[in-house]
Amino acid sequence: MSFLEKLKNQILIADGAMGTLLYSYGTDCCFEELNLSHPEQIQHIHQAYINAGADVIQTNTYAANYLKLSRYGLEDSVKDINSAAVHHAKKAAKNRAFVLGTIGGNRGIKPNSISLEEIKRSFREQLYCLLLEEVDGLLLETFYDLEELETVLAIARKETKLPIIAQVSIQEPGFLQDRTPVNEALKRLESIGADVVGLNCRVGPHHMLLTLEQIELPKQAYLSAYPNASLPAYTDGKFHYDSDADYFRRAANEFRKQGVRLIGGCCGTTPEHIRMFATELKNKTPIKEKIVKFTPKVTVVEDPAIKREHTPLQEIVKQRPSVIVELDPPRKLDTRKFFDGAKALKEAGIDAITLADNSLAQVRISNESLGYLVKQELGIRPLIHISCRDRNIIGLQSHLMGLHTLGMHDVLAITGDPARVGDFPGASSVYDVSSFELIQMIKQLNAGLSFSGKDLGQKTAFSIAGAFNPNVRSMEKAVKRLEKKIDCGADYFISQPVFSEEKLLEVYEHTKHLKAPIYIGLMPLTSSRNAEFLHNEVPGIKIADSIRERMAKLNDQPNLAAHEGVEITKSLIDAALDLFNGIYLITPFLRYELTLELALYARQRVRELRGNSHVKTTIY
Ligand SMILES: Cc1cc2nc3c(=O)[nH]c(=O)nc-3n(C[C@H](O)[C@H](O)[C@H](O)COP(=O)(O)OP(=O)(O)OC[C@H]3O[C@@H](n4cnc5c(N)ncnc54)[C@H](O)[C@@H]3O)c2cc1C
Ligand code: MET
Ligand SMILES: [Zn+2]
Repeated sequence: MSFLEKLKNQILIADGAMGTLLYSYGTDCCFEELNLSHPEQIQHIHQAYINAGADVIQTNTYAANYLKLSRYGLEDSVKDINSAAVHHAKKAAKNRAFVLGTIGGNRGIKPNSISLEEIKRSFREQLYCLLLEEVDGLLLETFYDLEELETVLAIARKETKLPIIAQVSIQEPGFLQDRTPVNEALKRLESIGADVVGLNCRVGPHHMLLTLEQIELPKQAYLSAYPNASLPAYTDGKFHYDSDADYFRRAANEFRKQGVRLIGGCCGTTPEHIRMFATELKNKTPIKEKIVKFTPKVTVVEDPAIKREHTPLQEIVKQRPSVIVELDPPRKLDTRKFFDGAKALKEAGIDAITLADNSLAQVRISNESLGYLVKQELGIRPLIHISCRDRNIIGLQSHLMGLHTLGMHDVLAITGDPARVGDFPGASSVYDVSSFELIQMIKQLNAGLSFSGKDLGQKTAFSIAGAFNPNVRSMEKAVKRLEKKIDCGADYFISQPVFSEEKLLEVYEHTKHLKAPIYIGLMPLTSSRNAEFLHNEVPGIKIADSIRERMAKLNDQPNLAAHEGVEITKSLIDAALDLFNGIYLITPFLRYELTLELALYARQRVRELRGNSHVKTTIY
């Protein structure tokens, strides 16, 4: 009888994990390569699952595509590895078990991390290898991304009449990470032609059953479930699963009640777990009817208590001139000068103070703490820079949720200067994500969803700035990055300082088509040495020769040099206000008296220009 004929009237037992079992034996390399170098070990595992009662086993080919094998330099071995894997599974099965050719998903939590074109190429190659070896069916498993699974399933369905099992993985009971209800996802997979649809990996029996309660019995297809043993534990530098196989025995009947007909195990499961499923369910008749729990509606609400206090900066700057000032958290613990500066700048009428996130990878007091204090104590709008360097995805999201809770809604999303440039050159730069993905993450929080698609119950209200470095060889490339940041969700941009009128004009010409406004960066130079350091040593900063010459002339007179720096910036403000509404003043070395003078100057100039009537509104 064929695999699908059997499933018509009975529950079939599938095998359990391959990867985590190999890992538990001390193997920590490319598991699929073992098909070539350690065939006896793979056959032994297949054998153990069959002895435990598995009617169906899967080839050791979960990651045997060129995208994943390339991590080990094995991208040219796709055919050899897949052929060997089918050979081992068949040898162990000896026609006592069906052999499914396994193909795993590629996309993880990051949206569109691998293009569909690349995925299709890689999938086709592996698919043909498995079909050539005459497997009994295909197991498409561990797909977090429905778009990816729908795409490869359609290809497989076109290429073969063999049974296809299509399985998604969930982050949260009931939903995929793009918030598609699992019930709907499985219906879509069935309509593309999957013979069996279901779930595997990521969660254990508890969360898988919670999800299955929301899933209707498919009309044509059958239902499958391959739960993990438990959550992994980490001890003495190794992951392991503590789950007691008897827990699976007790859970087995619950799976049957939910209509599961093909039941196996995923990460952390062993032949013992499969033996328990087999003891309880082997050859049992499947249920034919079930009552489905209603899929809960997404309950995202906007909490009226956490509404934004301010109009978003991108809206302000589209309507009128606006000045924001970077005043960085101190590098030492004395904060008096910082607060004096913040107070003075507020009185000058600026729209926000921006606080860097350990810029140049130098340690400073946390910008979140000082941002909160200036907001609470001085009534200033803080704009918090967030770099991807110091926090992983978990830390970034928790930081953002904290900012939301504290009522700080203005952020600048940056990749961040690498640790190598700063105080601790040996420190790790995390970079789980780049500024593009950070912007996407924040946008998703604004929709009430976590980065992994979990319902947050509330929407955040972040206004998202992206960084713009115009001091690069190719302005076209820099502007392409801005366009990409807009596609990711950036609302406006803040630039590195610009030090010539020509550059201001160049930036204007290259960016005037963008729908997101720009705060153009201006920074007063404090001395010739400061100018030379910035020009020659700081990434992203270039100063016109004429300006460096002006500063060089006052090399021995610090007060006059600082005054000259302010005068240069004033003339740049004049030029900038003709082209941009947004001015971003950067305070050097906490010398706020310099940016204060410039902020007051900018306000004065706006008033004069308004008198001349070509400034759009009169608020500032
Ligand atoms: C307004 C502003 C505020 C900043 N605040 C901070 C801060 O608080 N903390 C901090 O650590 N850093 C800060 N930086 C520095 C910033 O992290 C780096 O300048 C970064 O290289 C550029 O911005 P990003 O992080 O968004 O990089 P992205 O645009 O994400 O670029 C990432 C990588 O690509 C490179 N790259 C960017 N543009 C180009 C191009 N045109 N051609 C080739 N390669 C390119 C970059 O060098 C970088 O390695 C700030 C920069 C700006 C403009
Ligand atoms: N079925 C594969 C294995 O057990 C993949 C598990 S999900 C990462 O190794
Ligand atoms: Zn798994």
